[in-house]
Amino acid sequence: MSESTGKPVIELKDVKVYHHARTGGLFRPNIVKAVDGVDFTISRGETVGIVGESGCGKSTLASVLVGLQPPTSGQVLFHGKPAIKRNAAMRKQFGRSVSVVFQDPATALNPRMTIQDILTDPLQIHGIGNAASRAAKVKELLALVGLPQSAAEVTPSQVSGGQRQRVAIARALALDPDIIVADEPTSALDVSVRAQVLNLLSDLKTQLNLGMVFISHDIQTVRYVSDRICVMYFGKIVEQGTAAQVFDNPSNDYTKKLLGAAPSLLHI
Ligand SMILES: Nc1ncnc2c1ncn2[C@@H]1O[C@H](COP(=O)(O)OP(=O)(O)OP(=O)(O)O)[C@@H](O)[C@H]1O
Repeated sequence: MSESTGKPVIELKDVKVYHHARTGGLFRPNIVKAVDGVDFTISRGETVGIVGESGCGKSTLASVLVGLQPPTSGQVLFHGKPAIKRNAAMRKQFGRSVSVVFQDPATALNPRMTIQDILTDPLQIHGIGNAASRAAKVKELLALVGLPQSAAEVTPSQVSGGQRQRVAIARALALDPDIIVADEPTSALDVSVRAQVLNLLSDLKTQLNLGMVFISHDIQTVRYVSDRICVMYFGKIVEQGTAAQVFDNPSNDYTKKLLGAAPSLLHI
């Protein structure tokens, strides 16, 4: 797998996201430390896997990375500059540079829009190109994710689950981002197509020199795609290193437990 290239696109420094607990009480904390002092970087050309059990803070961390969730404290740097109080121009640049692929394409894609319109939408929102260049971009995106050109004419419900996730990936690529944050991108898919979608993400990362943050509860899936792995536990990154380091020589007890409990690739 390729090495990281250049400086971080996004850098988190001691980021904390605390919520008021939905159900506090005498023996339950009133504050949920969803993310609790995380340092993290992502650069173009690298895939960083984030793994941990349900509730450890992975999705909250993803929300911070894509700018949807402001941290309670800590710094989010975008190309080395604070991204929290960013102005409209920076917000736009951030929106183009960092995109997201969610777990379930059935809910992430508008069921009433054609795939052509879904892929044109981000270009229109950002005022990119004209009708002809947008149409050409849609063709290019469909080819990039291995969908037939005829897919443009139909709605998401008229293609398979795996194809829907390809549409979501194409949409995430529409603005030529630097970074894609993929939050459990294969968990909602049929087991038979998970490997294809993982391979597609891996190939795209190499072909386009993307930075990819790959989030999953499944350590074997994370290993399959990641150059570097961060293990999360109760809001903290308790271990990080290359896939080989984390798998062959885990130093943290929780990582050892995760590895011990990991049955088989792509089948969870
Ligand atoms: N808005 C909120 N209000 C209160 N608690 C929240 C809120 N959002 C998340 N949490 C809590 O923060 C913790 C981390 O949640 P998060 O969804 O980030 O974990 P996760 O690792 O992505 O889990 P999953 O894989 O189940 O989605 C959980 O205990 C969750 O209940």
